[in-house]
Parts: sequence; structure tokens; C-alpha cells
Amino acid sequence: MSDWKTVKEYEDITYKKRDGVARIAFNRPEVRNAFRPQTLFELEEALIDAREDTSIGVILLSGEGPSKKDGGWAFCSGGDQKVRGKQGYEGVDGVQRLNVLDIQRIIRFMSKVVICVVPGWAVGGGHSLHVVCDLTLASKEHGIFKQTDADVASFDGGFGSALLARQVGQKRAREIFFLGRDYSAQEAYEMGMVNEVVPHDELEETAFEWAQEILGKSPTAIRMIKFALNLVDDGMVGQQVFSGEATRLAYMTDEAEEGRKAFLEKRKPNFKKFPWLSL
Ligand SMILES: CC(C)(COP(=O)(O)OP(=O)(O)OC[C@H]1O[C@@H](n2cnc3c(N)ncnc32)[C@H](O)[C@@H]1OP(=O)(O)O)[C@@H](O)C(=O)NCCC(=O)NCCSC(=O)c1cc(O)c2ccccc2c1O
Repeated sequence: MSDWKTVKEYEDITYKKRDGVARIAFNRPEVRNAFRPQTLFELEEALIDAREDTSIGVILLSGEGPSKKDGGWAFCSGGDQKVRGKQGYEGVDGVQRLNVLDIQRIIRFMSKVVICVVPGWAVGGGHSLHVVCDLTLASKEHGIFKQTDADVASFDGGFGSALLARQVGQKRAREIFFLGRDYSAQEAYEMGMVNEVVPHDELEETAFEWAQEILGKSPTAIRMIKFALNLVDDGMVGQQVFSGEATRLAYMTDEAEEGRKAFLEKRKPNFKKFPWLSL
């Protein structure tokens, strides 16, 4: 096994790779890893790099820490309220955005497994990010899950709430949003939104081990299952993403090769030798 290698230095995130695994982490621990537009642009670039790298099969999404100010740990505390304007979170270009939604879509629709590694607070828009990841591992000692959207007059009416209800049930999802209470990693596990509660010191290594276990599986089977599980909730976009993978598989057949060759050779395709399969 090799060591983590930094892919690129960023201001608001860290980005490393090791043995088929990419690790991307929020790096603003003094504000509990709250995100501003710049954070999300950096995150988008790193996620797309990991998605396009065919040597990478699993992405760990986490938060650096602890805070030098008070020792607190966080995955992410959502949008940075200091830069929130009337139409979204304001960047250095003066434009106000809700570009965390881009990040949610990249995670949801990418053909690789994204594991959320929660070393501390997962709050507001950070809570929604954990919900949209494929799996969540949380620190036994410091992991806390909290949905503060209604405290700050915000709401994630998409994956952050609807998918949450799929994970924990309607009544629990409403409780999480309506009351905005703190839930320990163990409580989040019992509700069905965390896969494993791990001693804090072992969290990173456990996440890496889960990633290695997944990397031992068939990449095709993993992405077909991810997209099939998404399909039921994602409407025509889910159908598009799943069907894209079916098209890819079809392209790999001799039948598809005959279609392609016939076009290039300016002749009629001969599909006679390919059977009309039964059920
Ligand atoms: C996360 C906390 C529960 C942690 O509490 P704790 O007591 O441990 O720590 P402090 O409160 O003292 O915080 C330390 C330090 O960090 C600063 N900070 C923490 N969170 C944020 C934040 N989100 N923005 C800015 N700054 C933050 C805090 O001010 C302290 O700094 P000092 O200088 O005072 O030391 C608790 O901090 C907390 O509740 N934080 C706020 C959580 C929150 O409400 N987040 C926003 C929810 S809305 C959202 O995220 C969101 C974003 C989107 O882009 C959306 C897009 C589309 C739809 C919905 C969206 C959405 O809901």
C-alpha cells in the first residue's frame, strides 16, 4: 500500500489519492467546515477529477480538523452564513449562488462510490451532503448530525429531505427537519442514515478499508447497482443515467460493432447472426 499523495493544493479543501481511492475534505475547521462558493468550486473540480480518473473507484468525502481555535471537529456545517446574501451565498465575484446543489448532483450521478466520512458535526447543507453520499461512516465520539435549515430560514427540499425520508422514514425525517435536534452517531446509525459508527482514531483507516473492499468488486456491477438504486427516486434523469450505462454495455457487444463497422464501410448492417433473445 502506498501513502496518500496530494493531487493539488487548494485554499478551502484538501485533495489526495491513494491506491484507487480519492480523499477530498473540507478544510475550514475554524468555521466547522462551512462552505462558501469558492469551497464548492474547488470541491467540484476535485470531484470531477476523481470521477474522470479511471484508476479511482471510491471517493472519501470528509472534513479536516480539529479546529485550532477550540479543538472542535466537523464534517461540514453547511453554507457560510457570513457570506449569505438575499439570493444565495456570495462569492468574490459578487455573484450569489446555491452551488452546493451542483455538488449533490455530481455525487448522486457519478459512476463511483462516494463515502461520507464524518469526524464531527454534519449540519444544515453539510447534513444534506452526507444524505446524498452512497455510504456514511461516523466518529463514535465526535459525530453529530443536525438539520438547522429551519433555524436559519433555509430548506433543502430535494435530496437533503426527500432522500433522507427514504433512509430514516417520513416521521423521522420530519422530526430531524422540524426540531433541528442533535443526534449522536449511534442515534443516526439506529435511524438508518449511518452505515457504521467507528472510534474516532480509527475512522480514516476504516473508511480506507471499506473503500478497498469495494475496489475488490466488479466496477460494472457496482455502478449498475448504484444507478439502479437511484433510479426509483430520480425520475427521467435516473432513467437517463441508468440507461447510459446500459448503452455502454451494449457498445461492448459484437452486435454494436457490426452496426458501427457497417456505417463506416458504407454497407447495410448484417444483424442476422444475432439472436432475438427470450426472457
Ligand atoms: C455547527 C454548529 C452546530 C457547531 O456548534 P459549536 O457550538 O460546536 O460551534 P460554534 O457555533 O461556536 O462554531 C464555531 C465557529 O464556527 C462558526 N460557524 C459554524 N457554522 C458556521 C456556518 N454555517 N457559517 C458560518 N460560520 C459558522 C461559528 O460562527 C463560530 O465562529 P466564531 O468566530 O464565533 O468562533 C453551529 O456552529 C451551527 O449551528 N452552525 C450553523 C449551521 C447552519 O445553520 N448552517 C447553515 C444551514 S443552511 C445551508 O447550509 C444550506 C446551504 C445551501 O447552499 C443550500 C442550497 C439550497 C437549498 C438549501 C441550502 C441550505 O440549507
